[in-house]
Amino acid sequence: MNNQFVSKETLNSCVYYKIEHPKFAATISEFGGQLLSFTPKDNQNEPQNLLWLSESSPLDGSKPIRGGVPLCWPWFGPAQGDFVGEPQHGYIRSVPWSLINIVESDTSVEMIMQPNLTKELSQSLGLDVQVRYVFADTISIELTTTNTSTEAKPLSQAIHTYFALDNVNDHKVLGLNQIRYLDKLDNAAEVIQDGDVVITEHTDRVYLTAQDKVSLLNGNKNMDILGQGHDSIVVWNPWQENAKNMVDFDDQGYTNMICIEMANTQGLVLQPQQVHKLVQLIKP
Ligand SMILES: O=P(O)(O)OC[C@H]1O[C@@H](O)[C@H](O)[C@@H](O)[C@@H]1O
Repeated sequence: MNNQFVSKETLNSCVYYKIEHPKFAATISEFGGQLLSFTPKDNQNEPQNLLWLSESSPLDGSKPIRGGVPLCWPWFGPAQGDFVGEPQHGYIRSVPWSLINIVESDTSVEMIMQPNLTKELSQSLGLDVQVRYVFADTISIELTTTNTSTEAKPLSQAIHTYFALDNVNDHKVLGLNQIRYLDKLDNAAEVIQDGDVVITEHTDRVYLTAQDKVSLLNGNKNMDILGQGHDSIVVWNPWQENAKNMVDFDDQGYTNMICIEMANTQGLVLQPQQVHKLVQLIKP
């Protein structure tokens, strides 16, 4: 590779892109096309990775990577209908990705990647996908889906970001007050959020909102999380017991993370040739 800021590296059978820019550092795993870390360098604050990555997650392609930003596509959660039995959260977090393009500048790095799905699978899905990352003093993640078939196709998906928290006992998600959510831990019962979201136990909720912003208060640091092209915002933390039961989730990891995911869970359908963009923009 002949780029100023991006290099391809291998560490213990994990192939990844290392981005070292004067203004930020980031890593993207080739497996899953998955952003693993992003650290702004702003001279004022101690550099801090904004993303959580489980230390006990294998990074060798043997299973999806637990942390960073998994991309869930073309469904979110368990497979449904014709696809029952296929992997939870779809295919693309479990295959290697190809790098299609890089554009570097003094202020940003843009990378476009595509999952290496077999021709048969792509044809049977009738959908095509690529991701466009733009790193600057913000992170933009844009997942673009095209219906390449001649039939309408259902699509569900998520940008499943694991945000790093200094301490789960000192955080708040702002902007979801009075929003209706489905509680996945109570048979998808509908509940109205009362006040800010503060996680104190196992939490798995699908907020039914296409609003374009929530904020994460992590101690005294505020981060805005903006979205486009979604119909839901998912909030997840497995808490102590479930973290322990997942071999790839550090036992204490639940004290330092929260997933806030821009998602489509409510029956999005793409018409033939229709192009859909799901975007998450993270502004520390
Ligand atoms: O263990 P996985 O497949 O990565 O999923 C993690 C979690 O992802 C969340 O987005 C889902 O709402 C949860 O139900 C799920 O448990």
